[in-house]
Amino acid sequence: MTTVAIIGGGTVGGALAGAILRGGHPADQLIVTVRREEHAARLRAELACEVLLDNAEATRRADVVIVATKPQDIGPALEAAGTGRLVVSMAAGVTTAVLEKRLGPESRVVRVMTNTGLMVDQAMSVISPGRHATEADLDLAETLLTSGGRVIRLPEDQQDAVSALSGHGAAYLYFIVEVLTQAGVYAGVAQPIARELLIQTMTGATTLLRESGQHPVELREAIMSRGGATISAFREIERHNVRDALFDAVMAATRRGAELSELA
Ligand SMILES: NC(=O)C1=CN([C@@H]2O[C@H](COP(=O)(O)OP(=O)(O)OC[C@H]3O[C@@H](n4cnc5c(N)ncnc54)[C@H](OP(=O)(O)O)[C@@H]3O)[C@@H](O)[C@H]2O)C=CC1
Ligand SMILES: O=C(O)[C@@H]1CCC=N1
Repeated sequence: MTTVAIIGGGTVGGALAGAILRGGHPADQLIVTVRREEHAARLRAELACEVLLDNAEATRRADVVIVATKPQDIGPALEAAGTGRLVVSMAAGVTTAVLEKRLGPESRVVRVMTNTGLMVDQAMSVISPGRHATEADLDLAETLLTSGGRVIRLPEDQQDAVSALSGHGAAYLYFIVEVLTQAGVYAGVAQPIARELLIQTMTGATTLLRESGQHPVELREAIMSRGGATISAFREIERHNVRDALFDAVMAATRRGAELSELA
C-alpha cells in the first residue's frame, strides 16, 4: 500500500484527506501536516489519520507527497519533500518546470487543479504530468483524487484556464445564488425559501445540462417564453453587460494563474 503525506491540511488538503479516507485508503497510511498546533488539534478531531507539524517526519515515511499549501508557502513543503518520491502539487499557477527546478533533476511531479467539491466527493480535478512523471505516477494521482470526484488529464498549458473555470467556478455560482437570494427576498420570498428554491433549481439545471447533452443556449431558450418574464430578465442581464463581466473574470483569473508561479 502507498503511504501518502499531505503537506498543508487547509481547505483543499484537509478536504482531500477526508475524501481519501472515505475512499477506503487505510488511515495509518495517510499523514497530514499543518503549521499551527491549534489547527492540528482541530484536524485530529475531524480526520482519522495522523496530523503532524513535522513535515520532515511525514515525508520520510511517505511514498507520495501531496503539496497543498498556498503557492507563496510552497518552498518549505518542497524542501521537506526531498528527492526520489512522487510530488503532487495542488498549488494554483505553479508550473511543473518550477517544481522540478526546486526539487532537483529527474524529480517526478504531477500538477493538479482541483476544487472544493472534494468536501462532498464531487470535485473536478485536472492533472498534468511533469517531464519525468511516469504513467504509474499519473495513475496514482488519479486514484487518490478520484476518491474526491472526477479526474481528467489535460496538457499543462491549459491549467491556468482550468483554474479559472473549475478551480474556482463554484465561486461564480455562489455569487449568483447570493445575489439572487437577496433579490428574491426583496421581491417578497422568505430567505430560507429563496435559498431552497435556488439550490434545487441549480441542482436540476446542472443535472439536465449533463444528462441532456444540450447546449446551454438551447436549454435557456426552452425557458424563455415569447413575451414572457424570462426574456425581460435577460434584457436586463445583457444591458448590464453580465456576459462581458464573466468573460473578463475568466481572462483575469487565467492571467493571474501565470503570475502565481512567480510567488513560489
Ligand atoms: N481553496 C480552493 O478552492 C482551491 C485552492 N487551490 C490551491 O490549493 C492550495 C491550498 O489552498 P487552500 O487549501 O485554499 O489554502 P489554506 O490556507 O486553506 O491551506 C493551506 C494550509 O497549508 C498549511 N501550511 C502552510 N505552510 C505549511 C508548511 N510549511 N508546512 C505544513 N503546512 C503548511 C497551512 O497550515 P496552518 O493552517 O497551520 O497555517 C494551511 O492549513 C493553494 O495552492 C491553492 O492555489 C486549488 C484549487 C481550489
Ligand atoms: O484563488 C486561487 O488562486 C485558487 C485557485 C482556484 C481556487 N482558488
